[in-house]
Amino acid sequence: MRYGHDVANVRAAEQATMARLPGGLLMQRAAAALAATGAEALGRVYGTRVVVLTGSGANGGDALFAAARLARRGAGVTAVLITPDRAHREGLAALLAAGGRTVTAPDASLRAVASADLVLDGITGIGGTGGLRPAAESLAEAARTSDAAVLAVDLPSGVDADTGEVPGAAVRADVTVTFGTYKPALLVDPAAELAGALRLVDIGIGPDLGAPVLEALQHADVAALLPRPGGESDKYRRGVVGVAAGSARYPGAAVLAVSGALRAGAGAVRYAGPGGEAVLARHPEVLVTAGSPHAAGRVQAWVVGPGLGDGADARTTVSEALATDVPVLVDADGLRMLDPRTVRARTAPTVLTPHAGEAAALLGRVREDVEAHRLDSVRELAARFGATVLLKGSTTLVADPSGETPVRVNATGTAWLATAGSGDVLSGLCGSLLAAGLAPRDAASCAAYLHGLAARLAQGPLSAMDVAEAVPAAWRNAMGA
Ligand SMILES: NC(=O)C1=CN([C@@H]2O[C@H](COP(=O)(O)OP(=O)(O)OC[C@H]3O[C@@H](n4cnc5c(N)ncnc54)[C@H](O)[C@@H]3O)[C@@H](O)[C@H]2O)[C@@H](O)CC1
Ligand SMILES: [K+]
Repeated sequence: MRYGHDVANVRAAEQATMARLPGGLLMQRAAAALAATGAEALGRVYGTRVVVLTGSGANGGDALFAAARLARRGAGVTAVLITPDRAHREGLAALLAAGGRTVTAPDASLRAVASADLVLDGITGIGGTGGLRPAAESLAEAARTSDAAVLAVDLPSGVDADTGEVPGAAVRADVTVTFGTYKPALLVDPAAELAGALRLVDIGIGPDLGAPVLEALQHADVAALLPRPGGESDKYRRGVVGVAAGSARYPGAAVLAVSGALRAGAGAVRYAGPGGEAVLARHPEVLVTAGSPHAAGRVQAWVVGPGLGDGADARTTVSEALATDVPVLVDADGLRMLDPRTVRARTAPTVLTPHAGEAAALLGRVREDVEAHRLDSVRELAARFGATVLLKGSTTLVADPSGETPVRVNATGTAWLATAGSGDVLSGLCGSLLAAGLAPRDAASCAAYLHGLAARLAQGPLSAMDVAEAVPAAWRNAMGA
């Protein structure tokens, strides 16, 4: 598991660790790791040009000490002092002693950045608030357009560490070296997208860290959570999932949701709705009924919503599914028919899987607002509906209604998943895992993981059916088989 901790937690852990260690040791550990990563990016250190963007806090201190190490190995280092009278005193002294120089004039600073081989971004770390100030903004832009590798210290400056929001201008890094633990901004978009490759460095604060606010599953976590059929398995033990999706107008959604469900290990899939013929043509193993969920027979979880349209039948379908006492996943058209009171009153779990546009409609906001505040949006939706919410996107998030468990963030996604019908496959996948008995948060986060991994394994331009077909390979890959 990859964990993300908020700033308050990181600061408390740093204080507790520092109290046991000689002064300055944490910063030296951070600087050593930064210098090593910088040297790796440069290939050969001697004779290269390194520029340090230096803010007024300890983030700038890390960067200056790292730059001093590179200067001692023969790099020509220039520190751009954004607030010259407030630069980290000891860090600056170390750099000057190692032969580095400083610039403060805006023109000279921009020229230095433009001709650099490596830029160390030490403007702000976890102490940054409110996006970059104008002086720093032009430096960040110069770093972006130069040929230099950009190495962010702890976080790309300008992002909000706790939320992953990007309130104004920010640095775009090729690599971010972060200390002690991941910060939410490194895992959640839009900030995560600015961080480049991530490198986590152990500086010794681990034992003092409290509970994480974020978790990202890794292969081993998914392997431990996915169900494995045993000798005693029959179809009900493996889970029977009901799919109420598709309509005369959108039969394809039924086929795709069923495809996802079949490939996530369901013991059987029952389909209820007008798309039975299309489903059977592709998947003869499915038990179909033309009626509503009531008529479908026993299931252990329902997937309802994809391609239902918005007619009266669709409403009946959604309310019948919600009236059952098994887990229900609501997606797509089904999300437009949700009443928070009905969902909150359910005794079995409910999982909602909106994309940003659907989440915005549920929250009464605009899409851009949800995209800018993803963490906040997913938490608010989960609380409002008393449901587990999977907010789709480049960094998919899963939040539980209690608000007490860390939000799960999925890192396997790829831009190729932004293709029609891929969400229907995800619904089916997640429904199958719910039917198998996984807790809603585990089902949703494992489904997102497999879905993203399947798209990666399928490689390149792909259709939603390609994603479904690659799920067994993703499953084997996650299981290490
Ligand atoms: N406390 C410690 O022991 C350690 C701290 N570390 C580093 O220290 C950082 C945190 O240091 P600080 O708490 O000093 O905070 P930062 O260095 O992140 O930034 C705070 C400073 O930047 C200014 N500032 C805030 N927002 C700004 C903006 N948008 N534009 C320009 N300036 C802005 C503030 O006035 C303040 O002086 C971490 O991110 C990490 O890099 C590491 O050295 C590890 C050890
Ligand atoms: K930084």
